[in-house]
Amino acid sequence: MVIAGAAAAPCRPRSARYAEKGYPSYKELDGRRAPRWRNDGGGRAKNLESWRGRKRGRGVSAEAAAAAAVKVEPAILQVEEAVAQEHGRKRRMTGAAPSVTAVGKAFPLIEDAEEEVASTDGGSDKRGGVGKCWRLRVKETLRAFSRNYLHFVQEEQRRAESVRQNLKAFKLLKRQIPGEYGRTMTLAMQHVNRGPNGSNRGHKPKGCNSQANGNYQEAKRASKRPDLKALKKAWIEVGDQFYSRAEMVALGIHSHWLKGIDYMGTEYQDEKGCEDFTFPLATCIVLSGVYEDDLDNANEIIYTGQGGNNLLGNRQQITAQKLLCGNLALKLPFHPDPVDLTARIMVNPVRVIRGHVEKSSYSGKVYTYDGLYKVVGYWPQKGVQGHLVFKYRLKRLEGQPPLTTSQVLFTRGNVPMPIPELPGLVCADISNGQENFPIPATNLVDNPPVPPSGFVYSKSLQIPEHIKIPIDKIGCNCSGDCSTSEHCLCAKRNGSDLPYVSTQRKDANRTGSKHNSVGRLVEPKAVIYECGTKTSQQGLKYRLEVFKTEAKGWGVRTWDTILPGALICEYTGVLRRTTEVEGFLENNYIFDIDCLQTIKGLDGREQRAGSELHIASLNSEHDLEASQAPEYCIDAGSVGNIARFINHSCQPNLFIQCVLSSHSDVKLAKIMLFAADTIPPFQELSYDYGYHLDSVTGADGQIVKLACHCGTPDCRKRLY
Ligand SMILES: C[S@@+](CC[C@H](N)C(=O)[O-])C[C@H]1O[C@@H](n2cnc3c(N)ncnc32)[C@H](O)[C@@H]1O
Repeated sequence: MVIAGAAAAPCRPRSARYAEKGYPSYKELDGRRAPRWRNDGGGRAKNLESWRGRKRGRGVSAEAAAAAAVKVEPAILQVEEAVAQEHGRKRRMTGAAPSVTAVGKAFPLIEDAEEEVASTDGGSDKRGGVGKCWRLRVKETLRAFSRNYLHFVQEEQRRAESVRQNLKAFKLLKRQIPGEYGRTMTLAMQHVNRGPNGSNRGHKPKGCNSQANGNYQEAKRASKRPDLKALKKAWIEVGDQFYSRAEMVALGIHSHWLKGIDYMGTEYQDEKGCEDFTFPLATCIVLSGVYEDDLDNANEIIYTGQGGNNLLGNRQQITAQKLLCGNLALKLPFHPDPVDLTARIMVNPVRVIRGHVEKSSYSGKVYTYDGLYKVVGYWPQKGVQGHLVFKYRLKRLEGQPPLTTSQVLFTRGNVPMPIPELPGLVCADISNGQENFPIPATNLVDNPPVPPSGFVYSKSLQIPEHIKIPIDKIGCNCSGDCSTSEHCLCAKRNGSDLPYVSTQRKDANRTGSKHNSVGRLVEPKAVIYECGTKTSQQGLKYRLEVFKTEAKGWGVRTWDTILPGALICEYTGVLRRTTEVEGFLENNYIFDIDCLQTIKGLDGREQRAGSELHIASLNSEHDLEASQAPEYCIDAGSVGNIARFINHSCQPNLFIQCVLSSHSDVKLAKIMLFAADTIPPFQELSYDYGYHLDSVTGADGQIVKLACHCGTPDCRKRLY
């Protein structure tokens, strides 16, 4: 389709693009020629190394970050201690207590929050050399969690499927061979369905119950892992969302799987920095509408203590609550120590998390952090069911950002809006019916609003006649879902990982409700093998919108919650030899296919996770020495799909993956975009373009610079 106002010819001259309102004007910055998107844009990259460096993964892997965090933790604490002393006030418990558990449990008071945020601005190195703000580390912890979580889901699905197959075979046999032999077979099948230690794995697939269990076990294990422990000092902001209790456990925001009140036990009493507090000390509560006695008036809450509730059944109160553990912890802050009335008791606020039903979340719920509340009253009373319950009145502390829970509901409740009613609609479907969903374009920035133009939408890669794609079918021969096959060739070649196999899951609590497909690839690999034509060619799985941003031109946002590991789309355009595009000075949409460099870890890039798995096999299959520089690129300047509109971010939520499908030539691999995180509705999609700073030179040989407007706390301030 040719977008209204678009020419089928190559894209508009850069000067015209930059004349658009709000577009970053390179000329305004330093008057030099604008660079091309590719590193040799607007001229050549300064050296071969940087020329190769387009779109390389620059982020540090979760493991590396975790390892770094473990190493520097004492330094982090020392720095925080010093800062606090400098400010002439008591250090908050979190940093002062050297215990990692304390780090995870406690949280900063509001005034500390400002200090923390200020110290993390721009990725400064005030964290003992980590060089990352806490929020980025929280993100990385969640990625590590997702990776493990999805492994469990996948394993459980395989196990459940094999039980299903066994049962099917057994039923068939039983029908064919009744009597004594059938009974023997029954016993044999029971054996098959038992776990290795004889535990009864059940005759019916456990489905999500087991997933939930796997999730919990993993979270429990994860929170005990030293690397995650160090990251447990999560920094959260009002409005942050989590997609399961397990995510909050992994981050140390709330360390209970089911209970509402998280608290620090009496073992913390003697820890440094804890002297002014009374233990047990409540740190966080979750409100998820489970207790019929709860009353939630946003800024004021009447919270019911924990215990005595039939949480897994009808959710009614069935016995009296006891003033122990969390209930005691929540009561203590406003009661002076009865033994030593002179003791100073610091009143500690608690974090409040509200849970809401959310179909698109893998747990069926989304949890929103609503800020700090203080317990202002406590009393025991008879609950709705006539049993003793403890009541707590909590008031939201002033001076915090406004509550977002209602906005969250609003956002989710209003997606999708009928496309014709979208504010600023300039095109109802830029794909002109090629994609599974229409992709509307909206423009609330320009006056008059203009649609994206200068390109023809193409869902698939265009291959010119002079480029021959080898056809040596390498995919698997699995019939049906590869995730259930033990012999999937693609999985074997991917180091037991299945590339973005889609599977439907059922939520145990909402019988029969189908959830979004679960992607499998949660971190980039050097290259992955696609399972036949079953995956990438299925088209878009999420509703996306192209929208005009204030400072980055067009961008892409999602209307649906996207789960980590989900395939977003392929980067399409016209396949070209890199030598062909040397003269294209006004093209921001050229993507080098640089898997070889990725595999070999050149340019000082991190070697992508899993690379070592492939190098051996790829060395034998491909002549890695044959080419150092990318030989081919994808030019989406005049022809392309939704991927051409996805902007760069220094803290992206997508990653790039080279994929081999119908052949094994890595120089001609497909370029796919996958979700790195859970991406909530209306969040902009982004990936790291991976430019090296000062790597782009203009035609005059001068270094050209482009300001980055991604707006993330760790922004490098320049794209290149
Ligand atoms: C592949 S295009 C992305 C889509 C583009 N925004 C558009 O309007 O079509 C790449 C160009 O978008 C702009 N861009 C992408 N990310 C940016 C960022 N973080 N800051 C500033 N400009 C950005 C730059 O001009 C870059 O050369």
